[in-house]
Amino acid sequence: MTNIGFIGAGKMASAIIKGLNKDKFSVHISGRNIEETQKTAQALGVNAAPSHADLIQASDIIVLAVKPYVVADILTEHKTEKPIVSIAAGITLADLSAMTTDTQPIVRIMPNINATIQKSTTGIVRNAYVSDDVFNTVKAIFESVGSVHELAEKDFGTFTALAGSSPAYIYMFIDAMSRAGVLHGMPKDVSTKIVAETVLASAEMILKSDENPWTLVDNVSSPGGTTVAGVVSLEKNNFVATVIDAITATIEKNNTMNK
Ligand SMILES: NC(=O)C1=CN([C@@H]2O[C@H](COP(=O)(O)OP(=O)(O)OC[C@H]3O[C@@H](n4cnc5c(N)ncnc54)[C@H](O)[C@@H]3O)[C@@H](O)[C@H]2O)C=CC1
Ligand SMILES: O=C(O)[C@@H]1CCC=N1
Repeated sequence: MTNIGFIGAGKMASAIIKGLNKDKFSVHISGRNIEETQKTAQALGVNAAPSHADLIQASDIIVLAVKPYVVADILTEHKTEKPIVSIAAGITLADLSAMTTDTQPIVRIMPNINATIQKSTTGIVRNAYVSDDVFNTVKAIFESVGSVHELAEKDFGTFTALAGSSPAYIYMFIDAMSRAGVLHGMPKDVSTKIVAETVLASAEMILKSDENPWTLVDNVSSPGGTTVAGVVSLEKNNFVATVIDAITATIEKNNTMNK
């Protein structure tokens, strides 16, 4: 049984812990406040550690699941030779090394909120001090809440935009579509369900067919029909450039998070 300790038990840690196979992993959490941590531990069916030091002592692998600005404080105060996993946006392996030691085993992860339903799309990269065994265990943790993509660290910012943050943009798109349904007389809950089902199936089409997305757009667009009128309207309003700008803004923010 591998002992996994989560420092910080908020939205992401809770989502990941819910999906973890408790027959394979014994989970410990520590937070800012012991009463809160005990309540969360009880709700998740895991162990509450009285302090970060106790958690580090009890764990084989330590996952930092706190906001990025808290990471440095924790790593400065608590030294360990055990492998550290960070899910914090914008904090690089080099940043984490600078906060620990030159030889600290460190894995950098970017999951997404879909871990809540075991459908995270997760990025992973390790430094030179992480053994294959530890790397495979960390991969297994995140494979239990979705798919895992091994990446070069230079691509982490892009991955953060395309997978880590993008659920928010996709929710915005779904909400905008369903609001249009409301404008045209449909109840919000009905139109949201219709749009969400259509987004889900359209994404499945892209994954299952060999076609590129623009060919699929053409397949829906009948000559002189309804779809092409909407496609032209989206383009008049800079849909593609607007989306690309949002992804670029996300990457730029990622690159300056720890500066
Ligand atoms: N929310 C998301 O969709 C994603 C978040 N992330 C990353 O995950 C990390 C956590 O984010 P969330 O779970 O969304 O935030 P959250 O705010 O839900 O959770 C953070 C937790 O850390 C606790 N905390 C604060 N200071 C602490 C300390 N000194 N010691 C121990 N615990 C402390 C807070 O009480 C809270 O429970 C962030 O670094 C973020 O960049 C990564 C991918 C997706
Ligand atoms: O907004 C953030 O910084 C985090 C990282 C990816 C999703 N949420």
